[in-house]
Amino acid sequence: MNDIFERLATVFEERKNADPEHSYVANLYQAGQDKILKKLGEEAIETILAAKSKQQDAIIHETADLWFHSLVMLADCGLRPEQVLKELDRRFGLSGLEEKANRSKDNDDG
Ligand SMILES: N=c1c2ncn([C@@H]3O[C@H](COP(=O)(O)OP(=O)(O)OP(=O)(O)O)[C@@H](O)[C@H]3O)c2ncn1[C@@H]1O[C@H](COP(=O)(O)O)[C@@H](O)[C@H]1O
Repeated sequence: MNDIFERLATVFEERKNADPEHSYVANLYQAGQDKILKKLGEEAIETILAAKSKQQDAIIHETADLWFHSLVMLADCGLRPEQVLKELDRRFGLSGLEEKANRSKDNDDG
């Protein structure tokens, strides 16, 4: 199950040469980055509304839509999901509060 991002990313690469009439992803590519980003924003809002509704099924559904459109955005930008997963892996164990404190210190130094 965990390789679903990779499998989707591979399909999304193939869709760069697909017919937009037969593929939603190819259709998004053809519509352009602004359309992809608009969908991403809409899905983010729908995910927030689902979370506020506290309906578990809706939260799962909307988060899947959000992740799906995030992956399309990455593919459109020429990035692979493993690059984002690698960054999360790098951050693993580093407290967000600690990272923020270091950031403020770096800014003060600079
Ligand atoms: N996981 C998904 C997936 N999740 C959501 N969606 C589509 O994303 C769209 C979500 O948009 P909305 O809910 O806003 O629905 P809408 O009102 O129809 O959208 P708009 O008219 O506003 O564009 C719907 O059309 C969904 O069908 C997805 N479409 C495709 N995939 C995966 O991507 C693969 C490639 O898809 P195609 O390129 O279409 O073959 C598929 O095999 C799937 O694995």
